[in-house]
Parts: sequence; structure tokens; C-alpha cells
Amino acid sequence: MSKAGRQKPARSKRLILRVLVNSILGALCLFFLLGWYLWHQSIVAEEQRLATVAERLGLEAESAILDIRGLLERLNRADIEPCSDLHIQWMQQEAIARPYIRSIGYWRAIKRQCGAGFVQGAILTPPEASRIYDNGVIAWWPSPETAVGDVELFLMRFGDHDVAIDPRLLLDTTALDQQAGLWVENLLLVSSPTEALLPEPSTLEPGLTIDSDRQLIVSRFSLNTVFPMDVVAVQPSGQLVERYLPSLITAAVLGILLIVLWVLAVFRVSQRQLSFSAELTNAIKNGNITVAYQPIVDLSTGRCHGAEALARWQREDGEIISPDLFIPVAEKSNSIHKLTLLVIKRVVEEMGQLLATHDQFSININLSAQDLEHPLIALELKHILDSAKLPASAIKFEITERALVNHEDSRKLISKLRRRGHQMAIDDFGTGYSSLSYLETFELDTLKLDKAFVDAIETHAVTSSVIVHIIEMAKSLELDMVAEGIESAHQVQWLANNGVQRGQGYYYSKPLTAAEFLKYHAKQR
Ligand SMILES: Nc1nc2c(ncn2[C@@H]2O[C@@H]3COP(=O)(O)O[C@H]4[C@@H](O)[C@H](n5cnc6c(=O)[nH]c(N)nc65)O[C@@H]4COP(=O)(O)O[C@H]3[C@H]2O)c(=O)[nH]1
Repeated sequence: MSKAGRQKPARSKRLILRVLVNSILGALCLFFLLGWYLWHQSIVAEEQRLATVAERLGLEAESAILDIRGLLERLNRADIEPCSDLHIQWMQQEAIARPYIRSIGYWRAIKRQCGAGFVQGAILTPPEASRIYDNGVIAWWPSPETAVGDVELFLMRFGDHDVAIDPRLLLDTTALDQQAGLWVENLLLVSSPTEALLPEPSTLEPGLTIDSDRQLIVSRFSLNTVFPMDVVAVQPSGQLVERYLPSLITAAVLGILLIVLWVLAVFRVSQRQLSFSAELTNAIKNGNITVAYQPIVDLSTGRCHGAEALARWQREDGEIISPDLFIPVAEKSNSIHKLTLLVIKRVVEEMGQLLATHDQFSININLSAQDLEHPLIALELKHILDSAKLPASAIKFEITERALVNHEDSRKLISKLRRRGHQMAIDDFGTGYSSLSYLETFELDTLKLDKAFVDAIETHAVTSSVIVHIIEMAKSLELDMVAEGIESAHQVQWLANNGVQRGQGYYYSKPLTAAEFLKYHAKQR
């Protein structure tokens, strides 16, 4: 093996490196994008959590105030002797049923006459009210004058009754790790914890605010049923990091692990593919491609009139690779043109003598789509045949339907080659997308019936009826027909009866080496 053959080409190393760098960059982009998305989602979830806390606390406070107002209305409406035993007993029951009510009192004009609850009697007689609302509610903000023990109560009077509320119990922050406060008209009624430094609601927009100076997320929830109330809940934004850091670290570790696995997989696959492709390029460069010949036989006489040249690649380790595998790789790596030229040269070397002495004998060579677009192929072919003094009729070309897709280039080359005397066959017809009208626009001589249709002869497969149509079509286009993949005498009979002139297949012979084929041909005489 040549030195060039042993060395992995620098080009493929560069390609692997490029694929690796690209896949690492791609994976990193994905990683950071995903990280950013997760982080963003965590912030949104956290903000949502805080907003929900503020809303829940606000709604609970509001429901207590509404409940109190309803109770006061009921007490006012009751037809009962004020400050009678029954009245006091009723107020007592209502007071102890609600944890936030310290006392319920009965007023006449500006004086509390009697009361019940934890603070009994008429002791709560604070001076001037803080607010008188249009809805009839009169409020006293918590102050030393409303204090009972060390708790300053919030008084709310409606009609002849009032209620002393322990504001601490309007804000249930049990099991919360946020700080919160309840305001009635910009007056802080209660906060939890008591020493919490909370921003005034008037300084905040309703909803969420990020206080980046103090590194806080703040949520304000406002209500205005009985009187204006606000709940402000606060949490340090650092808590977010604390809460989500462990799961983010786990995700990052998993992500890095996946990236490593992904890059390794990409590396292995590209290394395999590129080394396969590089190995093939070397094999073509070093001429390590052989040609097998499969006889093409006249179906009625059984005589061999030609052969199809089929490329073979035997790797270093002796493994024979099917052309179905390496032809697409050669096409992708742009070495198909060199491969085609190599096959043409081999055919001329190995079959030149036979072709020169048998003017009815010809060899079919496959052209790929890229060959039809190559600007030099016609020139190079002419040069090879002229050097061997062979006429153009000695070589026929097979093109697949796929190769006809880029039809302008294909049409030009087909026309040029035919003018020189080469015959053109369409291969694998019926397996692609050609229609009859499309086919008509090309100058062709032969139609090769694909093995799939031959296999289906006289079976119930759908393809068995298609072959009849393809044969009719070939006849109407005046194309010769060669059937591929014949494996039985029955198929030969059927094809011959239906007007197919020639065929190839294991029934006659498998593809042979050059020496075997020359022997096979010699026996025909
Ligand atoms: N089971 C079965 N198979 C049969 C029978 N008779 C022939 N074959 C196989 O069918 C394929 C016929 O070649 P194709 O249709 O041109 O299909 C060819 C052709 O399209 C492509 N190919 C082969 N050599 C070249 C080449 O030099 N250049 C290009 N561009 N393509 C090539 O590779 C394809 C596969 O080639 P191969 O593997 O050699 O496979 C060959 C042949 O070995 C049969 O009775 N039974």
C-alpha cells in the first residue's frame, strides 16, 4: 500500500475537527439557551408564587372584613334589648367564634355602652375616629388609645355596633418564607415579621416590582370593598438562587454529561464516515477498484451480446463493499467522476481486445448524476477510447432516473454521447419518478427493467401488472429492453413472449471477474 494510502488525509482530519467544533458549539449554544430558559422559567415561577402569596393574604383579610361588616349589619338589624343579657350573650358568641375579633361593642351616639368578647364592657372608648367612610363604616386605626395589653386594636364601627380587631390575625403568614404587610389606606396595620422593612404600597405599582437596589422581588395586591386595603409581599431575589441552585446544578451536570456523550457520538460517527470516505478516495486514487462483468444475453437465443460493468471495492481487510454502499459515498465526497473514469479505463484494459474484435459486442457502464454534469467527461472518454482505438459503439452507458433530474445538463451530454455513437440506457426504470412524457424528452436507446418488476412476473403483486405497462411504453417509444435480475427459466419465457429482447441475472450468470467473463464468452462460440 502506498504511503498516501496509509496516512489519513489531512483533509479528513480537518473535517473531523470542523464537525467536532461545530457540534461542540451547537451543543453549548443549546445548553446555554436551555439554561437561560430554565432560569427565566424559575424567575417567572417565583414571581408567580410571590404574587399568589400577596393575593391570598389580601383575599383572606378582605373576607374577614366582609364577614365583620355582615355581622355588624345583623347585630344592627336585630330586634333585641341593647345591652340585655341576650344581647351580650349573642355578641360574646360571635366574638369568640372569630379569632381576629377581640371585642364587639354596642354604641349609643358617641359612647360605647356595653361590649363582649375578650375585652368586655365599655372600656374601649377611643376618641375621634380616624376615618368615616361613605358606606357608613367608621374606623379607628390602631393606636395607644385602642390598645388592650400590648396589642393596639383596629376598631371598625357600623351603625350601633363596633368590632375591635386584632390586626395580627388578619395576616396569616404561617408557613410562609416571604415577608408581608397589610395596609389600610397607606397605614400599616400589621406586618410579618413585625420588624420587616416593607416598601409602602403607594410607592409601588400593582403587581410585581423588582427592586434591584435592595435585591428584592415585591408584589402588591390591592382591594377596595369596605375600605382600601393593600397587601405587600416581599422576598429577597437571592432566595431564588438558593431555591433553584441545586436543581440548576443537577441540570447543568446532566447537560454537560449529555454534551460530552453527544460530542463523543458525533466524533465516532464522523470519524467512521470520514475514514470510510477517505479510504474510498484513496482506493480510487490508488486504482484499488476492480470491475465485475455480468453477461447480457439475448433471451431468445441465449447468446451473450455484452455485459454490464459493475464496480467492486475490496478493502484492506478483504471485506467486499457493495456498490450500493460506496457509490453514494463516492458521490458525496465528489470522487465519483474519478471512479467512473477508473471503471472505463479498466473495461478498456480488460475487454479492449474482445471489443475490438466483436463489433456486435458492447459493455454497459453506469454513469452517475454527477458524471452527467461533469464538463470533461466526454473529452476524457473520447481520449481513452481513441487511445485504445475502440469505436464509441463499444461502450453503452446506463443512467438512472435520478440522474435525469437535472435534465438540461443531462440532455446535453446524452445528446453529445449519442452523436458520437454511444448508446444510452435508462436504468432502474419505474423505481423513481419518471413519467412517460418526461422520458420522451430524452434521447435514449434502451430501457432496463428493474429486478423488482422481473421478480413480480405472474405473481399477484401490484408490480406484476406495472411491468406490462412499462413494456408497452418502451415499445411505443421504440426502446430496446433489457430485463435485470432474471433468476428463472419461467421469467425468461415470460419476458421473451412479451417482446423483451435481452436480459441479465443469476439465471445466466452472476457478475464475473474479467478472466471468468472472457472464458464465459469464449464458450459461447
Ligand atoms: N439478487 C440478484 N441480483 C442481481 C441479479 N442479477 C444482477 N444482480 C445485481 O443487480 C445489480 C444490477 O446493477 P444495477 O441495477 O446497474 O445497480 C448497480 C448500479 O446502479 C450501481 N453500480 C455498480 N457499479 C457502478 C459504477 O461503476 N458506477 C455507478 N455509478 N454505479 C454503479 O450499483 C448497483 C448495484 O450493483 P451490484 O451490487 O453489483 O448489483 C448488480 C448485480 O450484481 C440477480 O439475478 N439476482
